[in-house]
Amino acid sequence: MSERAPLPPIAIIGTGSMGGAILSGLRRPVEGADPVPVRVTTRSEASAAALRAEGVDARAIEHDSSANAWAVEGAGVVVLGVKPAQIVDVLAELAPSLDADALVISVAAGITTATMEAAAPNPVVRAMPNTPSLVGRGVTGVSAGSRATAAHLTLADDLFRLVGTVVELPESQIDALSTISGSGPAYVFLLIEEFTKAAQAMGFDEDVARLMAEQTFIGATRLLEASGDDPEELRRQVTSPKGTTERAVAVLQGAELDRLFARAAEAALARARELAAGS
Ligand SMILES: NC(=O)C1=CN([C@@H]2O[C@H](COP(=O)(O)OP(=O)(O)OC[C@H]3O[C@@H](n4cnc5c(N)ncnc54)[C@H](OP(=O)(O)O)[C@@H]3O)[C@@H](O)[C@H]2O)C=CC1
Ligand SMILES: O=C(O)[C@@H]1CCC=N1
Repeated sequence: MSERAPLPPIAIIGTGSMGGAILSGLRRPVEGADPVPVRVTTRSEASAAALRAEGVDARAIEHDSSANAWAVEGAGVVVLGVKPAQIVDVLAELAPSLDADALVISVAAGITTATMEAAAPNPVVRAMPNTPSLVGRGVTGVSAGSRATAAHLTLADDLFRLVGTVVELPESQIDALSTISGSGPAYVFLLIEEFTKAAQAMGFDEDVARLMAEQTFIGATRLLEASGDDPEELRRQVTSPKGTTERAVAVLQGAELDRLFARAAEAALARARELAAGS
């Protein structure tokens, strides 16, 4: 993440949670490297104005119906950060304005490269990032479409490496990756919410409950990273034989936490297939 490969001008079409996270990585200053020229668009003028206030070259289609065409003019990479249901229409609308060799990268859940290839003649890469990209700790899966060359895939890798770790994988696995790392931050935040509620039920004020829950998650993940140990070993170190943790872990395992996570991932996968089918 410290070095930046030279990137061509980039357009981000749809700069909300995910597009904005990618934008933040592109804008992070890198010593000795020129800033990457980036143009971005949003639907509403309010969102574009907020980005412009941060120094971003942003336009809104609400204010300027040619904003998306403006953004892709001269861009070597066009990132589609709109909702899955909008991808085909937005891409078809953009097609006449795209440079012939511009790489189109979609981050939309469920939408296949074949679907995108039918909407525009350009090479496409499908990517599935996650929101920790905002702090440079994302995980992004990438798959090349049939027209994308090895150089296109490298370009996509270089872009997403700016915001974290990249995993290249066959497209048949990208929905499955989405159920783990794409949606995963939501599972973690849900656990922290529930952990906080459990602390409140023990009589702690909300502030103290949040502090305990959040700092325990942050501390545990830092320990995992710093130690290099398996989570199972780190759990064993907390779980004294015949101690208190042992009882709590038995309750969680008794509730079939493993099956619950498998069911959650299956539900996300089923939804990705619905999105692919256009529903
Ligand atoms: N959120 C996540 O964790 C992840 C999301 N994704 C994918 O990212 C995509 C976006 O999701 P997310 O960022 O959560 O959604 P958001 O609603 O936060 O962002 C969507 C953005 O698209 C803009 N927009 C809507 N219509 C247009 C248009 N016609 N032209 C240009 N911009 C437009 C919106 O503008 P405005 O702000 O004005 O409404 C907004 O900036 C989805 O396809 C999703 O599957 C992938 C991985 C993770
Ligand atoms: O919930 C969604 O559909 C998107 C894709 C993965 C994370 N957020």
